[in-house]
Amino acid sequence: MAFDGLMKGKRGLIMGVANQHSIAWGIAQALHEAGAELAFTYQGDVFKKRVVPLVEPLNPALVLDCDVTDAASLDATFKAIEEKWGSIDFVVHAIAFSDKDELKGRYVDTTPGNFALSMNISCYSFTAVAQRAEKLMTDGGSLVTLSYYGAEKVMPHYNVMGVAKAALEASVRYLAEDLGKKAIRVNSISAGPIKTLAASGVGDFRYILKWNEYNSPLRRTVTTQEVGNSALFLLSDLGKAVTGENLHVDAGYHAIGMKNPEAPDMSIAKSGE
Ligand SMILES: NC(=O)c1ccc[n+]([C@@H]2O[C@H](COP(=O)([O-])OP(=O)(O)OC[C@H]3O[C@@H](n4cnc5c(N)ncnc54)[C@H](O)[C@@H]3O)[C@@H](O)[C@H]2O)c1
Repeated sequence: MAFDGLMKGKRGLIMGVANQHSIAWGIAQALHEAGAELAFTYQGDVFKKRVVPLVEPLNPALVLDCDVTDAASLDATFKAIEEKWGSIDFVVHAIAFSDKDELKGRYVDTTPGNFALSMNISCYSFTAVAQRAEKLMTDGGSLVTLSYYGAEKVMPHYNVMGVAKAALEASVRYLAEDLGKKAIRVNSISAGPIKTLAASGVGDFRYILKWNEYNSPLRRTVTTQEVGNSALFLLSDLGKAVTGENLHVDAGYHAIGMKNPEAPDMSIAKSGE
């Protein structure tokens, strides 16, 4: 699907590409095809090796190391963007983390250390990014982050990440109010489950994928390209009147209240059918 020229003249930062399976990569491809000029951040040397060659064909203006737990690293990222472009039109925040050991079992057993870490990386970092982006969005702008339905309803194993995503979705609304006066829009995409590096940390993830495939109205899961096209809507002028929104890109799963009677038994799905 091509939206030639939709993003022509727009420049933005993509945070959160780890590899070709990343949701941020699907978003980057959609933006590139629509004519946007892109900068990227990756998390440390481990990801550098994979991310730098991956993004190369999109002719990135900058590819920077940025750890969102480090304020100096965030400052350096936005300083480099200011020096390169002077201003910025959009930022994509596709970053989350929690200790794998706490993405199984009971939420009630969450430790204070991992609660704080998960909240910092998966929620606060979006506000930290917005603080810095605001200064460079001199002609308005659009910020998009990624959430999941586990923010709204209990999902197996999602635990502290569900709490962090609920806080993230609330921050989207507060940021939308604060920044709206400057024509800066702030939205989240609640994506259906997709097999990525981050998702592999969630217990029984294959089962979650199958459940969504059997029970979503479209009877399938979603792709990173489809999330990318929805992000394109929010980041472009097509979404100019949309802010404070949580857009579900989940094949309709959020609209469903009960198992599809025709869906196979869960134990069959769990064994990998
Ligand atoms: N995959 C899914 O099923 C799904 C569904 C809904 C929402 N999401 C969300 O989408 C976003 C992207 O995840 P993904 O599934 O594409 O997985 P991914 O593993 O490809 O991306 C996660 C990214 O977070 C980055 N990250 C983690 N800690 C960081 C830190 N301290 N500093 C900088 N970067 C850091 C990683 O480097 C990685 O690039 C996340 O917010 C995730 O919660 C994923």
